[in-house]
Amino acid sequence: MPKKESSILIAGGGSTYTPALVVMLLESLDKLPLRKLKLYDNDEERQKTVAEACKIIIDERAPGVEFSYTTDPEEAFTDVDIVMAQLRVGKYALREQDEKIPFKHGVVGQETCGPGGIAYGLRSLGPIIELVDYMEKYSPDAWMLNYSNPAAIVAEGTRRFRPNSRIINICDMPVCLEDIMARVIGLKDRKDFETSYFGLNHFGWWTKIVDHEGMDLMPKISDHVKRQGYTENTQKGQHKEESWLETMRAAKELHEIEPEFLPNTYLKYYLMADSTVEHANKEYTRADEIIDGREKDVFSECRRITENGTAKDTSFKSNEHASFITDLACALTFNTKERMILITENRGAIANFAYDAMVELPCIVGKDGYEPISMGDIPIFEKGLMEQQIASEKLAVDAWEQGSYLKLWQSLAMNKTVPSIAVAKDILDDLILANKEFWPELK
Ligand SMILES: NC(=O)c1ccc[n+]([C@@H]2O[C@H](COP(=O)([O-])OP(=O)(O)OC[C@H]3O[C@@H](n4cnc5c(N)ncnc54)[C@H](O)[C@@H]3O)[C@@H](O)[C@H]2O)c1
Ligand SMILES: O=P(O)(O)OC[C@H]1O[C@H](O[C@H]2[C@H](O)[C@@H](O)[C@@H](O)O[C@@H]2CO)[C@H](O)[C@@H](O)[C@@H]1O
Ligand SMILES: [Mn+2]
Repeated sequence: MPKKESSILIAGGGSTYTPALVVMLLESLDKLPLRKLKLYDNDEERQKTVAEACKIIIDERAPGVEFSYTTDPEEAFTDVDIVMAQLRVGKYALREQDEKIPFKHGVVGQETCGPGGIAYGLRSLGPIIELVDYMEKYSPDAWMLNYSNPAAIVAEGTRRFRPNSRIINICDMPVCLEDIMARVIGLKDRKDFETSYFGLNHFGWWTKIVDHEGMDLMPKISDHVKRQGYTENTQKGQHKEESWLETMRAAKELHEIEPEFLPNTYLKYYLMADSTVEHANKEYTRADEIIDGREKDVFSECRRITENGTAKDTSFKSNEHASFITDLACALTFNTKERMILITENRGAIANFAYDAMVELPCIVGKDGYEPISMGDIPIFEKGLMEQQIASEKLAVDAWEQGSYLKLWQSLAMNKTVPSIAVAKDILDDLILANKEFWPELK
């Protein structure tokens, strides 16, 4: 019986992640055969630059795959099995505001955490729900694998407003860190062990890591993190920029405050907010680094490929980001029952945490979707932190749904990164001005 050939749509085709994802999909045709690959974006020029390069890559490596790109939703979403969504609503210009406005008020400025993440969330909710509606209208049996951030707030929004939709919200930070954990103890990669993990998106901990013979690997990994965080003594896989290295080093302190578990690096923005603000370059943030780095590099490589008419010497290569979403597509298509960390409605999987919270847990994935693994009770330290954070996230979605200034003020004031209601209000008023093209009117 020949394997099913899938039709995949990348929504946010102009994304800096699209070329590496296309390369990954072409390298994975044996386990995920494709008949069709489409790109969709609402920025025609941006997408065209990426798409024309991808067309050459596909023509050279897999001419049998039908490729097209469009800004028309009906053309994009018709006859699709899997939608891989990676929108950045407001693009990097607004990410820069998300980061610089909080810093102006002495608060952590970050893409998905704190006030920046809340602002980003209010931009993203409408467009992601719009993608879900397009999928349900034109390809109702398809699955949407959503990378679009901020995944925590987007996930709360799709749970609340599209509860029966076939969307799975995902994050590649856990797999990135698991690959680092594997390498620092001499294993090939994260698939050499099985992990237990709990938290919210960008706000979680590993509780157990065992190899396939059941041997506990936590002590060895913990010793490494106690010495040097998640930094590695090789160049392989290591994020090159200093800002990422600083993040990897911070895991050392995050592990001291919770020595029983291993931390997700994002906890530093909540538990080390003071040093994060102190060390930040508030005039040149992560958004600037990417505008001058990844975004510039990806688009110049796309233009180079198109000018040369060949991608035979391209620098584009697959990565963890691409491998994770491809594995997820395989699990859904071929019922592989792979264990993967996903963002899922809790429904008692964490016994002493809100039933309707969107949490991040290991799940078993098959053709009918996914089942979270039960984690039982979590300790009071993590539970308390998560309750404050989930309240901030839920209030942000309330604010978007109700057009409520007060609820958004409460969401900011609730967030562990914000010191007072006065600072929350000052940040909010600046964010309203920066986001007037994207947010609902707040009263
Ligand atoms: N979940 C994760 O762990 C994870 C990991 C990496 C990246 N991401 C997310 O992936 C997304 C893409 O990142 P990037 O750096 O490639 O961004 P990017 O700005 O390079 O690309 C995003 C694309 O989305 C398009 N877009 C924006 N709004 C749209 C809309 N309403 N309809 C259709 N298209 C729209 C833009 O035009 C752009 O081409 C971001 O949300 C980023 O945070 C998530
Ligand atoms: O600052 P950025 O845009 O470089 O990264 C922000 C994203 O960071 C995480 O994704 C990492 C991923 O974990 C790692 O494996 C590798 O692929 O780099 C990615 C992007 O640098 C995080 O999970 C995302 O939500 C962030 O958007
Ligand atoms: Mn993430």
